[in-house]
Amino acid sequence: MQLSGKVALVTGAAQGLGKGCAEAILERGAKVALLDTNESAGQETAADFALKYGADRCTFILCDVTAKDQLEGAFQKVVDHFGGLDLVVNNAGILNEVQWEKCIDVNLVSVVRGCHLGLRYMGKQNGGNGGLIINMSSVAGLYAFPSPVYATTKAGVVGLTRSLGMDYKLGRDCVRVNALCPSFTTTAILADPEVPEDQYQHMKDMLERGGGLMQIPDVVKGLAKLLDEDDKNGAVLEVTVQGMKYHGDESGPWDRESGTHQPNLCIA
Ligand SMILES: NC(=O)C1=CN([C@@H]2O[C@H](COP(=O)(O)OP(=O)(O)OC[C@H]3O[C@@H](n4cnc5c(N)ncnc54)[C@H](O)[C@@H]3O)[C@@H](O)[C@H]2O)C=CC1
Ligand SMILES: CC/C=C\CC(=O)/C=C/C=C\C=C\C=C\[C@@H](O)[C@@H](O)C/C=C\CCC(=O)O
Repeated sequence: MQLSGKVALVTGAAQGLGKGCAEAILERGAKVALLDTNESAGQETAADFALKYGADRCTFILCDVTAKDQLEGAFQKVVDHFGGLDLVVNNAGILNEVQWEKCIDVNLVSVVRGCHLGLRYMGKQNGGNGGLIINMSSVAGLYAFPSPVYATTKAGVVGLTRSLGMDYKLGRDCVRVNALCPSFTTTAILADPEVPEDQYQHMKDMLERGGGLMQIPDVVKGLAKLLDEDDKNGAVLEVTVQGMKYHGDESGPWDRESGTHQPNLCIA
């Protein structure tokens, strides 16, 4: 996707992977709205980006993605502020097995809502210009992971992405939907997962056996791949210390020849 002059919205963009994705999108020439509940970090990030990329190319919007009205309001603000919308990165996420309903709300319900809003504002059937949605899942959505609710939310994001990417509307919306599934990456989420002790110990073991930590730029390379590959729709990109690969292109029982992914019928 050519991003020069385009408009992006990134949730959970005050820090971590969301911030890294937002900066990569700015580097490619787009304008970016950073949504987050962390107002001080969000404002600081927006101020840094404004210095580097221009004050007219970045804005911070205080938004709790689990609050339906706030998320809807934020999408409207982005369109009002920048005059359109071309790219949505549904990135905000937490790991909290204790407040597990909140984990589902942040990691899955809000991503469903973010996809619906992306289709509402970018879908050609609704007067938009088409676009791209990238959902932040995790390797935990592909393989067993010792925090079951977190893993469920991330597997849900994979299913949502694949199914929206089937393009069952036959390309009329011209909005592609893809997912990124990183492994353990050094961000604040690692420092403070709210999980029982046995889950934490198991995670440490997995981290060691999986080859250790990635850094934010490693995951941003995955985002760049999804931005570059305009033929991908419903694709799920696994990003680990071992490298990147598309995951699970098997077709299922209904169409063993061609796979479930539809060709991208309409490149925005
Ligand atoms: N760091 C890792 O090892 C991995 C992270 N992920 C996923 O990447 C995404 C980003 O996480 P990280 O950057 O690692 O963590 P992080 O904790 O550094 O960043 C998460 C951001 O989301 C924001 N946020 C949390 N709840 C929110 C809400 N209700 N509304 C708006 N913003 C909210 C936080 O304020 C924070 O700025 C998450 O979806 C996470 O599950 C996926 C795989 C691996
Ligand atoms: C296979 C699962 C892939 C990704 C995991 C994921 O999506 C989210 C994980 C969130 C929290 C994990 C916490 C794990 C903590 C322990 O393993 C610690 O040993 C972490 C170690 C170092 C962190 C220090 C740092 O931030 O540099």
